[in-house]
Amino acid sequence: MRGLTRRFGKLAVLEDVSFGLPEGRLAVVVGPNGSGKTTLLRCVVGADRPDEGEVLVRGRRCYETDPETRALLAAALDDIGFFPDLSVAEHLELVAYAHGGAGATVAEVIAELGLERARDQLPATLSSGQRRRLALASCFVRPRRLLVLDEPEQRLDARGREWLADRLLREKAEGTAVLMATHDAELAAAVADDRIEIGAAA
Ligand SMILES: Nc1ncnc2c1ncn2[C@@H]1O[C@H](COP(=O)(O)OP(=O)(O)OP(=O)(O)O)[C@@H](O)[C@H]1O
Repeated sequence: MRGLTRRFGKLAVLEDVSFGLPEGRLAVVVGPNGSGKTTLLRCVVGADRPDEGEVLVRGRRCYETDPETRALLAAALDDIGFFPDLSVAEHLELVAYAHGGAGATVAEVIAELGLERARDQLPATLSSGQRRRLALASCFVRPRRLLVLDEPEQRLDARGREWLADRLLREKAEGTAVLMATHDAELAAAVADDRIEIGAAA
C-alpha cells in the first residue's frame, strides 16, 4: 500500500499509510478502538476505496470484483455474508468450487475448525463462535496468496486461539502473506513479523 489516506467527512482515519508485505510474512495492524484498522483492511481487499493512495497485490490494483484479485486474496473481515439457505458444509463446498477447489478439502477444514457437529446447520442457527469458525473455514477451503483477517481471535475459545496461532504459522510457512488486525498482544507476539501501528483513540 502506498500513501493510503481515507477520510470520513472531516475525520481523517488513515493518513498516508505505506507498507509492503512480502510472501510468507505476517503483519499485524494494531491500534485502539476506532483507529482505522478495519478501514485499512477494507481498503486492502477493495471493499472500500481510499481517498488517496493505492493498494497493489503482485503489482495489480486490488478490486473486490476483479477475478484476479479474488483468486489471490482470502479475507475474513466479519461474520456476515453467508448464504442463509446453505448449511455449513454446503457453504464451504460452494466457496471451494467457486475458487477452483485448490485449497484443503471441505471435510479436512470442517474437522480442523471443529465444525463437525454443525456441518448441517444453517448460519442463522450457529453460535457466534461457530460463525467465526465458519468465516475462517471459508478462507482455508480456497487457494490464497494473501490472507486478510480482522480480529480473527474474536469469540474463539482458548483451544480455538491456540489453533489459530498454529494455523497462521503454517500459512506463513506455505508462503502466504497475512495481514491481520488484532487486539490480542499474545497472538501478535506469537505470529507477527511486522507491526503497522495506526491512530490515536477516537
Ligand atoms: N462508513 C463510515 N462512515 C463514517 N465513519 C466511519 C465509517 N467507517 C468507519 N468510520 C469511522 O472510522 C473510524 C475507524 O473505524 P474502524 O472500524 O476502521 O476502526 P477499528 O480500528 O477497526 O476499531 P475497533 O478496534 O473498534 O474494531 C471510526 O471513528 C469509525 O467511526
